[in-house]
Amino acid sequence: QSPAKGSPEHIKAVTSAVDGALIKANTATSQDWPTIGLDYAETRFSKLNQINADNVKKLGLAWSYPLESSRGVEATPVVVDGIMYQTASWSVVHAIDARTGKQLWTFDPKVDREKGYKGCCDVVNRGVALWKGKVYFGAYDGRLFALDAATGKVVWEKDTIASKEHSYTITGAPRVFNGKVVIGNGGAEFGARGYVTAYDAETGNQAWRWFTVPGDPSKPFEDESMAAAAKTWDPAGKYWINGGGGTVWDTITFDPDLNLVYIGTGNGSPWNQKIRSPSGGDNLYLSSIVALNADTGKYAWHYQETPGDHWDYTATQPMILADINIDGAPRKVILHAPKNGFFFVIDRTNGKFISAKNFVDVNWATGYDANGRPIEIKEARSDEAYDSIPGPAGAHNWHPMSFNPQTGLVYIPAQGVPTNLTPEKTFKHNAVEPGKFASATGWNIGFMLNATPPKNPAFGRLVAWDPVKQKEAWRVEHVAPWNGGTLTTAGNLVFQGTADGRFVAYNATTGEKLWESPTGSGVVAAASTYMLDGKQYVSIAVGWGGVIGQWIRATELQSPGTVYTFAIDGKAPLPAFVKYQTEGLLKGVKYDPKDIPEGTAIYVAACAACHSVPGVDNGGNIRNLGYVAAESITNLKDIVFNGPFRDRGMPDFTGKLKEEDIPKLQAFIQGTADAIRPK
Ligand SMILES: O=C(O)c1cc(C(=O)O)c2c(n1)C(=O)C(=O)c1cc(C(=O)O)[nH]c1-2
Ligand SMILES: [Ca+2]
Repeated sequence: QSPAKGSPEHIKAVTSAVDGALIKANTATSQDWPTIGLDYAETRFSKLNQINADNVKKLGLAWSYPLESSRGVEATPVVVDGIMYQTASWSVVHAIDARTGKQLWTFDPKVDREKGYKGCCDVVNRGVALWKGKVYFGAYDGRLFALDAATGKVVWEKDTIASKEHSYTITGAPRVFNGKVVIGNGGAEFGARGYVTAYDAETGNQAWRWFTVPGDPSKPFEDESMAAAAKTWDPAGKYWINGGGGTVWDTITFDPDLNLVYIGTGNGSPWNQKIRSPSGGDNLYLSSIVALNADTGKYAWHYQETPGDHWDYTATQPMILADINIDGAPRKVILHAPKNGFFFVIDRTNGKFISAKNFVDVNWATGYDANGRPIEIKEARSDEAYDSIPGPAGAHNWHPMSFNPQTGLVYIPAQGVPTNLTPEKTFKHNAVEPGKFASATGWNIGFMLNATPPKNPAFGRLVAWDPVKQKEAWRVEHVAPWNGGTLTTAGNLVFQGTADGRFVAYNATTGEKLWESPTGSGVVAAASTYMLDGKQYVSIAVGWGGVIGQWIRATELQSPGTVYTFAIDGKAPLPAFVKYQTEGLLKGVKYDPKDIPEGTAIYVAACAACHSVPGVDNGGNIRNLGYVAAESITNLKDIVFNGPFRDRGMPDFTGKLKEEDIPKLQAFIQGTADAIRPK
């Protein structure tokens, strides 16, 4: 007799079977969704077609599940044989019965809620990896966990942080293959040196580590790839103090055919190359795709998408492995749409450039030459303020794209978040403090507090891109940037959640909208789909947040994190939605206008990272202080000191701010609200 569905014995049996063979076999059927990207190729293309362009209008809610989180939710639901694993903010893991939406277990790694400021971009997590009865995930504070998939009990945990001098976090999902679990780290907005580490999946013992950028050149290099890279950096910039950057904070892709791991590396630290490496240079291996031997972690090849990064142009965006015909010949390629706005096709056997074409307007390069070098526009490296397009939020951020081999199209969550970059005159290495955003940029950033606001419009767009023709096939304009990742299916569908709180199905060939459901909050994650008892389901985890979602929102609804699962003729009622609380523009806090200049400086250093500029927007998932009740600002002292809201992520500023700073902050916050109040 087989154990009851959802019992620990059943979960153990089901998840113990998850290994490379299962992931490959599932690629042929798409019954389950065993890794965040569906398969090793990360196509996010499901072969299921029970739900299709003809019947998708009958889609209804099958169940919803509360994630009990109020910050960003970025993970794709992973599903095997009716068991779903999902992460929420603060790296909390949920095991859910995928038939009913009932909770099986949860695990909270208990990340210190006061340490939210250690990362740039919200206390998010992009999901789990499943392997032989264990669930792997990274906690925001840098610990890697292996949990018993049946019970949620810890099997092992490992601190992955190489140096406590830098501000490392984990937001990405681990990648598991051949008994190894690989994870990277975030932190290059605060000074960090990127690396990836492989651990033995059974024991947690370290198998290998590869740094992405060279360390202090007066010390021995870790390997030949670091010695080679150091030649492309100017030691006058003392880049190693600030880590150099190149963090691997999202994509880690395994290629079973070539036994390679592809990592996407991040931006430089500091961003501003004139500080980091004053005489220029490519600064390897920033903003690159790097292939490593999967067994040893040894460098195999690299392709650098943005040589000498200057604009936070990370290459960490999810990759898709595809075998496609180019000029009549089959090629093994990587498809990639990094922040810098170009769509890349790279030969993954050797890292050779095949083609690149901009998928949005860009103003830093006119294109790529035959050798795969960008043809830069000179002003993009000028010493003047510059509206870089794309801005540091990227033309495409971490929100996963998908590739449908039937249409031949890649579905990219593209965007424009205009940002002005003005060189910072007073850069200090490693000035990481609570609330100080991007202390390792070397720019004054125009969406924060800066005299130079950007002039270009913001946009959000679903782009269907033909990677062979390097050409857009169709597009859908959204109301705002920062929309969800995409899922595509053999039912000729593309699913995407939106910043304004909808989950939408489009015709994959034409882009025609076929169906939508409200989601009660902006969506940033990507959906997954699976088959259970002969019935196809589509699941999306909703929770507004991530770097842009911390500061702005595009719907008046801001419901807590929820997993929604849809099926044909689903009849479950949507849960009650929650409206964003705003007290209107702040009024009535007493202040002395003479305190505003000093208050501005303190606010920039201590508050702006999370609370943005008062009155800029009325807030994302962290309250904008221009739109709170006057008492909150009048009683600011009681909130800033002794940490009463620690559990919500508000650090205790005792010893970091002084009592006499409080009236200055009040002057800045109320003064800004008064300045923008319509006359
Ligand atoms: O340089 C880094 O180490 C790093 C880390 C992260 C992160 O870990 O979330 C992001 C970024 N950079 C980044 O540039 C970025 O735009 C970004 C967006 C998000 C997000 O989750 O919304 N994370 C990150
Ligand atoms: Ca970054």
